Amino acid sequence: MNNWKHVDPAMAIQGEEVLRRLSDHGHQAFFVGGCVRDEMMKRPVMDMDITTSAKPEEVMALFEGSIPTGLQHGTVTVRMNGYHFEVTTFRTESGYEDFRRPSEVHFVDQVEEDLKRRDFTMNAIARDYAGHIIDPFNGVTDIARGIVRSVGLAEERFREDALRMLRGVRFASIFNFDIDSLTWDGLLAERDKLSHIAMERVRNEMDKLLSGPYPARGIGLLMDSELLHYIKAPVDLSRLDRSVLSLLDKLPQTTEYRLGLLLLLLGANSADADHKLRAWTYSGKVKDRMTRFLGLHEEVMNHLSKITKDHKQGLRSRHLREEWKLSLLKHGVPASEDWHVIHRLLPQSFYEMSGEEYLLLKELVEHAEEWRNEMGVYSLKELELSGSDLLRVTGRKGGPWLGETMNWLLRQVVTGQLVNKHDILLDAAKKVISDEK
Ligand SMILES: Nc1ccn([C@@H]2O[C@H](COP(=O)(O)OP(=O)(O)OP(=O)(O)O)[C@@H](O)[C@H]2O)c(=O)n1
Repeated sequence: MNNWKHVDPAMAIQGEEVLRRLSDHGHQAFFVGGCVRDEMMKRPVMDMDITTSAKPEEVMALFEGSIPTGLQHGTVTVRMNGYHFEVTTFRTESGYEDFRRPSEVHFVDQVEEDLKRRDFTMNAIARDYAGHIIDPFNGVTDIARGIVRSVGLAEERFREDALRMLRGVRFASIFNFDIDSLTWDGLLAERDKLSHIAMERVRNEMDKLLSGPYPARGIGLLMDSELLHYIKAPVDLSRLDRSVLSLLDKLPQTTEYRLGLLLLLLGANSADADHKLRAWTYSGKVKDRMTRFLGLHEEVMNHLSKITKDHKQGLRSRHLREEWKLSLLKHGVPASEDWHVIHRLLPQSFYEMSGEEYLLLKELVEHAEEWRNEMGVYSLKELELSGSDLLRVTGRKGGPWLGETMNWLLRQVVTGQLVNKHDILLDAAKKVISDEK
């Protein structure tokens, strides 16, 4: 059949082969969930989930090499010519004592029963091999109207898995949908249950929201609902200025830029960013990048105020340029890129600074890239003189003097006082060493 338009055609062929084999053996089988929703919305489909009347052991028997991913919940991962499909037996769920997962799962014979346990109407649509749609909760209409609506009673769906509240906000954000009013009321009534949800799952939703096309909408909904008060590492969004939220949508679509701006808007600082981001289960890489970005931001702000205080108009640009380059050595090029992309967008009202400082900031934003490129070298490794060269030529023993001298040379090269040539660096190094003696 392969009438999927937003799926890798080879994956669709293999997925349909799974459906065909199941139905040849007397089972019902459908595509379901995100793939059906995204195809309808003309969005790229990344994976295809399948729901079937076949029991997990029947699925395992039909597909050689399949993996029993979550047998107790009825899920088997079927491998088909290099593609993987999660195949789950029609089921109902009950006993959600922990607001996270069902304690009991019952396999059922009707796909409609299975669709009933799903979170939102747009995710409760099944599609068969021929492309026919089964849509008992009018998900197709809700998609067309742009509405996030829970299947049945919102309170029940959210008590079954409290993460669904954040999923609802995430869907409203990335699709720019409205949340149906009863679903919203249910969310407000059950929001405290979010405290039972692991931060990894919360962060995963936040990352998807932040890297989508309309993060400002999502953050606005989080502010309205106060959902983040109830997570394990609570965040107070009440201080956020809604008028600058729209800037989030203007940044390139990556979690890091948006997170960086959000941290700035929340008044975060480099000293406690690591600790806070750890509580959010962010990776070492993200923590490091955000801490450096905030560190650079703080340093630049200090420089602006110092330069306007200490230097006359005509000398300010030169100092600004030097300080920028030295800051880059400390915080790294990626931090400078983050800083530049974000500060290019921020309006004057964001900054609490004098007009003079703001003029200097504008100048930095204008020249940030040019000055960065001018540096030529960004680390000790790139100097034409190494620490071991220096030890050998001077015949001295290693010690703090070596690092100090090498870093001094790097600063001299970066600020244009010395040319990065072996002999020039060596002469300059010998001179400072003998001056210090
Ligand atoms: N808390 C959840 C998570 C998932 N589902 C159901 O399981 C399907 C598959 O879930 P998942 O793959 O996590 O999400 P998708 O809806 O496919 O969307 P995305 O991949 O964007 O998260 C969903 O469509 C929905 O029908 C649910 O009812 N409740």
